[in-house]
Amino acid sequence: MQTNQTSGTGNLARRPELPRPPFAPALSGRGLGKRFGTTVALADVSLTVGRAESVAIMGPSGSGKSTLLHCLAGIIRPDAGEVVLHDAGGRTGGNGRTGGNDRTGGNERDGSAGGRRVDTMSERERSRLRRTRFGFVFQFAQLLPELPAEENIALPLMLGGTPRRAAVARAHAWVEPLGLAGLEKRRPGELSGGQAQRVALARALVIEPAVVFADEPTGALDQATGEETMRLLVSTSRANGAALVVVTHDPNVAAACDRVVEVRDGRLLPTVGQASGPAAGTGAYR
Ligand SMILES: Nc1ncnc2c1ncn2[C@@H]1O[C@H](COP(=O)(O)OP(=O)(O)OP(=O)(O)O)[C@@H](O)[C@H]1O
Repeated sequence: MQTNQTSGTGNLARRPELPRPPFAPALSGRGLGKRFGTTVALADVSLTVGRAESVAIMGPSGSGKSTLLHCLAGIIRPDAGEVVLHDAGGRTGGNGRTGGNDRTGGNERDGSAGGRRVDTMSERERSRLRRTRFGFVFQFAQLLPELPAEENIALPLMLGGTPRRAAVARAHAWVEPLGLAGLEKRRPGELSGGQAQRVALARALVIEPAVVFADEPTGALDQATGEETMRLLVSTSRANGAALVVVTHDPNVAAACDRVVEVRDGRLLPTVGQASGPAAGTGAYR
Protein backbone atom coordinates (compact mmCIF):
# COMPACT_ATOMS: atom_id res chain seq x y z
CA MET A 1 0.00 0.00 0.00
CA GLN A 2 1.19 3.45 -0.74
CA THR A 3 1.42 5.89 2.10
CA ASN A 4 1.07 9.60 2.16
CA GLN A 5 4.48 11.14 1.95
CA THR A 6 3.08 14.62 2.13
CA SER A 7 1.71 14.47 5.64
CA GLY A 8 3.69 11.47 6.74
CA THR A 9 0.75 10.26 8.78
CA GLY A 10 -1.87 9.68 6.14
CA ASN A 11 -3.89 6.53 6.42
CA LEU A 12 -5.26 5.64 3.02
CA ALA A 13 -6.41 2.19 4.00
CA ARG A 14 -10.03 3.04 4.58
CA ARG A 15 -10.96 -0.35 3.19
CA PRO A 16 -8.94 -3.14 4.70
CA GLU A 17 -9.17 -5.59 1.82
CA LEU A 18 -7.76 -3.77 -1.16
CA PRO A 19 -8.97 -5.14 -4.46
CA ARG A 20 -6.48 -6.76 -6.75
CA PRO A 21 -6.91 -7.86 -10.34
CA PRO A 22 -9.16 -9.10 -11.70
CA PHE A 23 -11.05 -5.98 -10.79
CA ALA A 24 -14.81 -6.13 -10.59
CA PRO A 25 -16.11 -3.79 -13.26
CA ALA A 26 -17.18 -0.34 -12.10
CA LEU A 27 -18.10 1.37 -15.35
CA SER A 28 -18.30 0.14 -18.93
CA GLY A 29 -18.57 1.95 -22.21
CA ARG A 30 -19.49 -0.36 -25.07
CA GLY A 31 -19.41 0.50 -28.75
CA LEU A 32 -19.42 4.22 -28.05
CA GLY A 33 -19.80 6.59 -30.97
CA LYS A 34 -20.09 10.37 -31.04
CA ARG A 35 -20.22 12.86 -33.90
CA PHE A 36 -20.13 16.62 -33.80
CA GLY A 37 -21.54 17.64 -37.18
CA THR A 38 -19.33 15.87 -39.68
CA THR A 39 -16.55 15.25 -37.14
CA VAL A 40 -16.40 11.71 -35.87
CA ALA A 41 -15.11 12.24 -32.34
CA LEU A 42 -15.58 8.62 -31.21
CA ALA A 43 -16.13 5.46 -33.22
CA ASP A 44 -16.97 2.12 -31.65
CA VAL A 45 -14.96 2.57 -28.47
CA SER A 46 -15.32 0.02 -25.70
CA LEU A 47 -13.62 0.52 -22.37
CA THR A 48 -14.34 -0.88 -18.92
CA VAL A 49 -12.66 0.37 -15.79
CA GLY A 50 -12.66 -1.77 -12.69
CA ARG A 51 -13.25 -0.80 -9.09
CA ALA A 52 -10.08 0.56 -7.57
CA GLU A 53 -8.45 0.43 -10.99
CA SER A 54 -6.84 3.47 -12.58
CA VAL A 55 -6.86 3.88 -16.35
CA ALA A 56 -5.08 6.61 -18.27
CA ILE A 57 -6.49 7.72 -21.62
CA MET A 58 -3.78 9.12 -23.88
CA GLY A 59 -3.70 10.28 -27.47
CA PRO A 60 -2.96 13.30 -29.67
CA SER A 61 -4.89 16.54 -29.43
CA GLY A 62 -8.33 16.18 -30.96
CA SER A 63 -8.25 12.37 -30.91
CA GLY A 64 -11.36 12.05 -28.77
CA LYS A 65 -10.05 11.65 -25.20
CA SER A 66 -12.27 14.26 -23.59
CA THR A 67 -15.25 13.11 -25.62
CA LEU A 68 -14.71 9.59 -24.30
CA LEU A 69 -14.42 10.85 -20.73
CA HIS A 70 -17.53 12.99 -21.13
CA CYS A 71 -19.54 10.06 -22.52
CA LEU A 72 -18.42 7.77 -19.69
CA ALA A 73 -19.20 10.43 -17.08
CA GLY A 74 -22.67 11.13 -18.42
CA ILE A 75 -21.77 14.70 -19.34
CA ILE A 76 -22.67 14.10 -22.96
CA ARG A 77 -24.80 11.40 -24.47
CA PRO A 78 -23.15 9.13 -27.05
CA ASP A 79 -24.88 8.73 -30.42
CA ALA A 80 -24.14 5.01 -30.37
CA GLY A 81 -23.31 2.40 -27.77
CA GLU A 82 -24.03 2.27 -24.09
CA VAL A 83 -22.51 3.27 -20.78
CA VAL A 84 -23.22 1.03 -17.79
CA LEU A 85 -22.43 1.89 -14.19
CA HIS A 86 -22.15 -1.32 -12.23
CA ASP A 87 -22.34 0.47 -8.88
CA ALA A 88 -25.16 2.90 -9.44
CA GLY A 89 -26.74 2.45 -6.04
CA GLY A 90 -23.70 3.31 -4.01
CA ARG A 91 -21.53 1.08 -1.90
CA THR A 92 -23.05 -0.78 0.99
CA GLY A 93 -19.97 -2.66 2.03
CA GLY A 94 -18.69 -3.71 -1.38
CA ASN A 95 -14.95 -3.97 -1.33
CA GLY A 96 -14.13 -3.80 -4.99
CA ARG A 97 -13.45 -7.49 -5.40
CA THR A 98 -15.35 -9.65 -7.81
CA GLY A 99 -18.34 -10.94 -5.93
CA GLY A 100 -18.42 -7.98 -3.55
CA ASN A 101 -21.69 -7.41 -1.79
CA ASP A 102 -22.55 -3.93 -2.96
CA ARG A 103 -25.85 -2.97 -4.47
CA THR A 104 -25.41 -2.76 -8.18
CA GLY A 105 -28.47 -0.76 -8.92
CA GLY A 106 -29.30 -3.42 -11.52
CA ASN A 107 -31.81 -2.04 -13.90
CA GLU A 108 -33.77 -4.64 -15.79
CA ARG A 109 -35.72 -1.87 -17.51
CA ASP A 110 -32.61 -0.95 -19.39
CA GLY A 111 -31.75 -4.54 -20.17
CA SER A 112 -28.46 -4.36 -18.32
CA ALA A 113 -28.77 -6.56 -15.28
CA GLY A 114 -25.93 -5.93 -12.86
CA GLY A 115 -25.66 -2.30 -13.82
CA ARG A 116 -27.49 0.84 -14.72
CA ARG A 117 -27.51 2.43 -18.16
CA VAL A 118 -26.12 5.95 -17.90
CA ASP A 119 -26.62 6.91 -21.55
CA THR A 120 -30.37 6.37 -21.42
CA MET A 121 -30.89 8.43 -18.26
CA SER A 122 -32.62 11.77 -18.42
CA GLU A 123 -30.52 14.91 -18.06
CA ARG A 124 -31.79 15.22 -14.51
CA GLU A 125 -30.87 11.63 -13.58
CA ARG A 126 -27.42 12.00 -15.10
CA SER A 127 -26.91 15.23 -13.22
CA ARG A 128 -27.85 13.51 -9.97
CA LEU A 129 -25.55 10.60 -10.79
CA ARG A 130 -22.66 12.96 -11.44
CA ARG A 131 -23.28 14.61 -8.09
CA THR A 132 -23.65 11.42 -6.05
CA ARG A 133 -21.56 8.67 -7.67
CA PHE A 134 -18.87 10.46 -9.67
CA GLY A 135 -16.00 12.67 -8.58
CA PHE A 136 -14.34 15.15 -10.94
CA VAL A 137 -10.87 16.66 -11.01
CA PHE A 138 -9.93 19.24 -13.61
CA GLN A 139 -6.70 20.85 -14.77
CA PHE A 140 -7.29 23.84 -12.52
CA ALA A 141 -8.65 23.12 -9.07
CA GLN A 142 -11.70 25.32 -9.66
CA LEU A 143 -12.31 25.97 -5.98
CA LEU A 144 -14.77 28.55 -4.73
CA PRO A 145 -12.51 31.47 -3.75
CA GLU A 146 -14.64 32.69 -0.86
CA LEU A 147 -14.78 29.34 0.94
CA PRO A 148 -12.08 27.85 3.19
CA ALA A 149 -10.50 24.57 2.07
CA GLU A 150 -12.66 22.50 4.42
CA GLU A 151 -15.86 23.90 2.94
CA ASN A 152 -14.61 23.50 -0.61
CA ILE A 153 -14.03 19.81 0.20
CA ALA A 154 -17.46 19.57 1.85
CA LEU A 155 -19.26 21.31 -1.01
CA PRO A 156 -20.55 18.21 -2.87
CA LEU A 157 -22.04 16.93 0.38
CA MET A 158 -23.69 20.26 1.14
CA LEU A 159 -25.07 20.41 -2.40
CA GLY A 160 -26.53 16.97 -1.73
CA GLY A 161 -28.31 18.28 1.36
CA THR A 162 -25.90 17.35 4.16
CA PRO A 163 -25.91 20.11 6.80
CA ARG A 164 -22.75 22.24 6.79
CA ARG A 165 -21.43 21.03 10.13
CA ALA A 166 -21.78 17.34 9.27
CA ALA A 167 -20.38 17.91 5.79
CA VAL A 168 -17.32 19.72 7.13
CA ALA A 169 -16.80 16.95 9.69
CA ARG A 170 -16.74 14.40 6.87
CA ALA A 171 -14.46 16.65 4.85
CA HIS A 172 -11.96 16.56 7.70
CA ALA A 173 -11.47 12.82 7.18
CA TRP A 174 -9.74 13.72 3.89
CA VAL A 175 -7.47 16.40 5.25
CA GLU A 176 -4.71 14.18 6.50
CA PRO A 177 -4.64 11.56 3.73
CA LEU A 178 -4.24 14.39 1.24
CA GLY A 179 -1.57 16.24 3.19
CA LEU A 180 -3.78 19.20 4.00
CA ALA A 181 -3.42 19.26 7.78
CA GLY A 182 -3.20 22.85 8.99
CA LEU A 183 -4.62 24.23 5.73
CA GLU A 184 -8.30 23.57 6.44
CA LYS A 185 -9.21 27.20 7.11
CA ARG A 186 -7.23 28.71 4.25
CA ARG A 187 -9.01 30.14 1.28
CA PRO A 188 -7.91 29.08 -2.21
CA GLY A 189 -5.96 32.32 -2.68
CA GLU A 190 -3.81 31.30 0.27
CA LEU A 191 -2.93 27.87 -1.14
CA SER A 192 -0.22 26.82 -3.58
CA GLY A 193 -1.29 25.24 -6.87
CA GLY A 194 -0.46 21.77 -5.57
CA GLN A 195 -2.30 22.35 -2.29
CA ALA A 196 -5.33 23.67 -4.15
CA GLN A 197 -5.32 20.61 -6.39
CA ARG A 198 -5.17 18.35 -3.32
CA VAL A 199 -8.25 20.15 -1.99
CA ALA A 200 -9.87 19.39 -5.35
CA LEU A 201 -8.93 15.71 -4.98
CA ALA A 202 -10.51 15.64 -1.53
CA ARG A 203 -13.62 17.33 -2.95
CA ALA A 204 -13.84 14.63 -5.63
CA LEU A 205 -13.46 11.82 -3.10
CA VAL A 206 -15.60 13.11 -0.24
CA ILE A 207 -18.81 11.59 -1.62
CA GLU A 208 -17.01 8.21 -1.87
CA PRO A 209 -17.62 8.03 -5.60
CA ALA A 210 -17.79 4.89 -7.70
CA VAL A 211 -15.64 6.59 -10.34
CA VAL A 212 -13.29 9.57 -10.29
CA PHE A 213 -12.81 11.34 -13.64
CA ALA A 214 -9.73 13.51 -14.02
CA ASP A 215 -9.00 15.64 -17.09
CA GLU A 216 -5.34 16.69 -17.19
CA PRO A 217 -5.23 16.82 -13.37
CA THR A 218 -1.57 17.84 -13.26
CA GLY A 219 -1.54 20.08 -16.33
CA ALA A 220 -1.13 23.25 -14.29
CA LEU A 221 1.51 21.92 -11.89
CA ASP A 222 5.28 21.62 -12.05
CA GLN A 223 6.65 18.14 -12.55
CA ALA A 224 7.43 17.27 -8.93
CA THR A 225 4.10 18.62 -7.65
CA GLY A 226 2.30 16.91 -10.49
CA GLU A 227 3.87 13.56 -9.67
CA GLU A 228 2.96 13.88 -6.00
CA THR A 229 -0.59 14.92 -6.88
CA MET A 230 -0.96 12.00 -9.26
CA ARG A 231 0.44 9.56 -6.72
CA LEU A 232 -2.13 10.78 -4.20
CA LEU A 233 -4.97 10.67 -6.72
CA VAL A 234 -4.20 7.07 -7.66
CA SER A 235 -3.56 5.84 -4.13
CA THR A 236 -6.58 7.49 -2.50
CA SER A 237 -8.92 6.37 -5.28
CA ARG A 238 -7.56 2.83 -5.05
CA ALA A 239 -7.73 2.72 -1.25
CA ASN A 240 -11.35 3.76 -1.38
CA GLY A 241 -12.39 1.35 -4.11
CA ALA A 242 -13.07 4.08 -6.66
CA ALA A 243 -12.31 3.55 -10.32
CA LEU A 244 -10.15 6.31 -11.76
CA VAL A 245 -10.24 7.53 -15.36
CA VAL A 246 -7.53 10.05 -16.24
CA VAL A 247 -7.17 11.92 -19.50
CA THR A 248 -3.62 13.07 -20.00
CA HIS A 249 -0.94 14.00 -22.50
CA ASP A 250 1.77 13.30 -19.96
CA PRO A 251 3.42 9.86 -20.03
CA ASN A 252 4.54 10.33 -16.42
CA VAL A 253 0.95 10.81 -15.34
CA ALA A 254 -0.11 7.76 -17.34
CA ALA A 255 2.69 5.73 -15.77
CA ALA A 256 1.13 6.25 -12.35
CA CYS A 257 -2.00 4.39 -13.50
CA ASP A 258 -2.66 0.66 -13.60
CA ARG A 259 -3.41 0.69 -17.30
CA VAL A 260 -2.98 2.97 -20.30
CA VAL A 261 -5.22 3.09 -23.35
CA GLU A 262 -4.63 5.23 -26.42
CA VAL A 263 -7.18 6.96 -28.59
CA ARG A 264 -6.43 7.87 -32.24
CA ASP A 265 -8.95 9.45 -34.53
CA GLY A 266 -11.78 8.49 -32.21
CA ARG A 267 -10.77 4.85 -31.95
CA LEU A 268 -9.07 2.93 -29.18
CA LEU A 269 -5.74 1.45 -30.28
CA PRO A 270 -4.82 -2.05 -29.22
CA THR A 271 -3.10 -2.04 -25.83
CA VAL A 272 0.04 0.04 -25.96
CA GLY A 273 2.23 -0.97 -23.14
CA GLN A 274 1.43 -0.79 -19.56
CA ALA A 275 1.98 1.39 -16.59
CA SER A 276 3.52 0.17 -13.41
CA GLY A 277 0.46 -0.52 -11.30
CA PRO A 278 -0.89 -3.79 -9.96
CA ALA A 279 -2.76 -4.60 -13.16
CA ALA A 280 0.40 -4.20 -15.20
CA GLY A 281 0.29 -6.19 -18.37
CA THR A 282 -3.20 -7.55 -17.91
CA GLY A 283 -4.84 -5.41 -20.55
CA ALA A 284 -8.09 -6.36 -18.83
CA TYR A 285 -11.42 -4.98 -19.99
CA ARG A 286 -10.35 -4.09 -23.51
N1 LIG B 1 -18.73 20.39 -28.67
C1 LIG B 1 -18.08 20.12 -29.79
N2 LIG B 1 -18.49 20.62 -30.97
C2 LIG B 1 -17.87 20.33 -32.12
N3 LIG B 1 -16.77 19.55 -32.19
C3 LIG B 1 -16.29 19.03 -31.06
C4 LIG B 1 -16.91 19.29 -29.81
N4 LIG B 1 -16.21 18.63 -28.85
C5 LIG B 1 -15.21 18.00 -29.48
N5 LIG B 1 -15.25 18.23 -30.81
C6 LIG B 1 -14.34 17.69 -31.82
O1 LIG B 1 -14.25 16.28 -31.60
C7 LIG B 1 -12.91 15.84 -31.77
C8 LIG B 1 -12.43 15.21 -30.49
O2 LIG B 1 -12.33 16.22 -29.50
P1 LIG B 1 -11.84 15.94 -28.01
O3 LIG B 1 -11.99 17.19 -27.25
O4 LIG B 1 -12.51 14.74 -27.51
O5 LIG B 1 -10.29 15.61 -28.24
P2 LIG B 1 -9.11 15.47 -27.18
O6 LIG B 1 -8.37 14.24 -27.56
O7 LIG B 1 -9.66 15.53 -25.81
O8 LIG B 1 -8.28 16.77 -27.50
P3 LIG B 1 -7.30 17.66 -26.57
O9 LIG B 1 -6.20 16.74 -26.17
O10 LIG B 1 -6.84 18.73 -27.50
O11 LIG B 1 -8.12 18.15 -25.44
C9 LIG B 1 -12.11 17.05 -32.19
O12 LIG B 1 -12.04 17.08 -33.59
C10 LIG B 1 -12.93 18.21 -31.68
O13 LIG B 1 -12.74 19.37 -32.45
